[in-house]
Amino acid sequence: MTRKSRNSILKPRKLEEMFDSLSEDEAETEVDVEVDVGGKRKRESTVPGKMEVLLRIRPTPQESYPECIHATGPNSIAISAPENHMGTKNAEKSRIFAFSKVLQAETTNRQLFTKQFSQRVNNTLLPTSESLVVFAYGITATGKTHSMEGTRDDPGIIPQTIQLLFHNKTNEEEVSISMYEIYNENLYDMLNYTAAGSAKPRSLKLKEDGSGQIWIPGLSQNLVETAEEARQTLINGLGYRKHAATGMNKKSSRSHAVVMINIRNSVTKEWQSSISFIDLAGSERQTRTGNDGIRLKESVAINSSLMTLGRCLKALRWNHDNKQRRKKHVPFRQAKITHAFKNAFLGSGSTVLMVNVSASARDYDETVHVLKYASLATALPCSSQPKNALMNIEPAAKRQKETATAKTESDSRAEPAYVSPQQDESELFEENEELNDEIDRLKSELFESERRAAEMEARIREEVAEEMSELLREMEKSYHTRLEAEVTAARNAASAVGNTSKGAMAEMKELKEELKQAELELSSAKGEIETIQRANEENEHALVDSFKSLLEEETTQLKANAAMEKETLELQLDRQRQENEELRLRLKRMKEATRAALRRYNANMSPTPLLGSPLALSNLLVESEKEHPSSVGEKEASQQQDGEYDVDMSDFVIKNPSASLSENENNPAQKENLPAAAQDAKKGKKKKKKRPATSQLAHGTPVARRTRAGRRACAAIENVRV
Ligand SMILES: Nc1ncnc2c1ncn2[C@@H]1O[C@H](COP(=O)(O)OP(=O)(O)OP(=O)(O)O)[C@@H](O)[C@H]1O
Repeated sequence: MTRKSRNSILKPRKLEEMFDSLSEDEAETEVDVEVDVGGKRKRESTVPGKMEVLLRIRPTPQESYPECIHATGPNSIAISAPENHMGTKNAEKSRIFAFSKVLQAETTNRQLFTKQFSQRVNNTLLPTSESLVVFAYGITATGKTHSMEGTRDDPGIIPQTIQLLFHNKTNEEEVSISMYEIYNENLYDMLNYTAAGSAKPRSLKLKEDGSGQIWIPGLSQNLVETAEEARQTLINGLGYRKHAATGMNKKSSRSHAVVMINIRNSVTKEWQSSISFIDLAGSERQTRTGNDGIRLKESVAINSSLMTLGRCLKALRWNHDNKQRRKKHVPFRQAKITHAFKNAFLGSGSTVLMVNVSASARDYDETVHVLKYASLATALPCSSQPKNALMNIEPAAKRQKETATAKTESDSRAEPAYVSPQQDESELFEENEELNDEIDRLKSELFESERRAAEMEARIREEVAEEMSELLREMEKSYHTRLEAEVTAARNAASAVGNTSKGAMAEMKELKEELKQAELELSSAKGEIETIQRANEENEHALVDSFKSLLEEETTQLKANAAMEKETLELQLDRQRQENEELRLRLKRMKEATRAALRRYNANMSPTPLLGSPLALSNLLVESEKEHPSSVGEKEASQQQDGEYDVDMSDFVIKNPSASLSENENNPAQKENLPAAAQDAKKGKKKKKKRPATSQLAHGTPVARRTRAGRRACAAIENVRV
């Protein structure tokens, strides 16, 4: 064993790598036929030999993975690497493999049996009596057991074989059944599982003699007379087979199961043929099955025995392809299953290798390896080995020979026996074979001890991991305990605080409620205010607008009015001015007339003093009026407005007033009759423009009032006053 492979066995995880490296070696040994690979011609192994290689594709379960296998003909398939597949050379992206027959996923067990096995089963009976070996080989969960055993509705190859055998066999033939499983490289009799009086399973050994005969001493053989009896025996035996659920198969076989149906002459009791069904355990990758512990140990045993099968096929193929060269040793003895069926691989009888595959791209890597192995087997030839060399049962002849050898040994103690050259050669061959066996046994032991070391390592790892997780669990537990204590303390403290502040909390709750309510109200009030504000703003705008327009209207109106009024007033003013002017002129004329009258008077020296006589004055006024007719009232009012009416009464005083006064003063009568106005005028010298004098004038003296003219004068004066 190479250093590389030893290391691989020591570390179970490396098994996948071993598997891979082996497959890469196989890729170099492809021969014989050119097939089309991705548009290029490439040599592929498709040579049909005695060994029939059937490819059965199982139906793809409902899953998201696409299919990577499709049939390219009745005898060939193409397998394509999934997109972005790592580690696939471009040339290998799509490969074609040829087989004796490709069975599509729709093929039932009945169709499989009828087309591929019924004739071969019949051939085991008289007169052909050719032994048959059927292997079911493939990765886990691809339908090996389904093909072999089947279901009630679709029985597998084994039950159908029994049915057919019992239907076709002659009375000269009788049938027996043997069953065993190879579990973790130990052989167990499935028809007699435990040793007598013990609960422990009984392990059996394989034996091989110089003639190439291989048998299992002590393996049970149950004679069955009917098909039903055979079926029942089968069911009982298979009940012992080890199964377990893995990440890839709910009921995965953990051992290689062998069912042998042996046919012998009912009279001579000589074995004539046998049919062996070998349901191999499926190869599996630990990364996908998730196996550990016992399952991992089983995986190691399954995979290493399947690797041995691969090596055997490889060596056989090399020997077949290199006939002129020294033959390579085929390591049949390195696994119980290859050793037990060594003769089947060497071409004795009829051998069928049924390769079960899944078309799912998920299984691409494993499927490619399986196809490479299977393609090696397609070219394996048949040989002229004895037909009955496959029965793993102790042959009667061998038993006789052993008895004879024991007798010879006891005789040899008496006298030395003659040894013929042929006998010598035969003994040498047997010795040689025994040595070879010993070498193989030692190799197996080495392999076994390496496997145990690997297991031990795995166990130690497991134990360390378990210890570590125990430690972690304890740490976690103590942490939890501390945490819980702290949480409890915190809770207690919180509840103490909570009790005291319960009232406050309730109050706070109420307040919060109130606050919430107030907030709600506030928000609704805000809303209302906003609505009102908006309405107000709108109203204000409308009011302002209407007020503006009103104002503008009124302003315009007022302006117009003012302008009109101004105009009117200006007109009035003008008229007034005119009138004033006229009055002034009239007054002037009156003054002048008065002066003239006074002058005339003075000049005439009239004995009746004019001054102070209202009658005289009014006469003068009437005269003046007659001369210059006008509306006196209005003009007087206008004069009063203009302040022009304030006539200086001194104008009406005589030129020499002192003289006049003194005259009057000197004349008491006259003095007595002196009108008040004159007296006031006298006083007026002192107090000019004194109203009472004018007023008195206006009211007139009782004398003045007695005449019409006087009254008119008084009224005129009154009007002027007003
Ligand atoms: N051709 C088929 N038709 C219907 N169901 C199938 C077919 N092949 C396989 N199956 C189903 O697939 C599942 C796995 O099949 P099976 O146990 O026979 O695989 P296996 O190759 O023997 O697996 P392992 O190597 O793990 O023992 C089973 O439930 C089986 O019924």
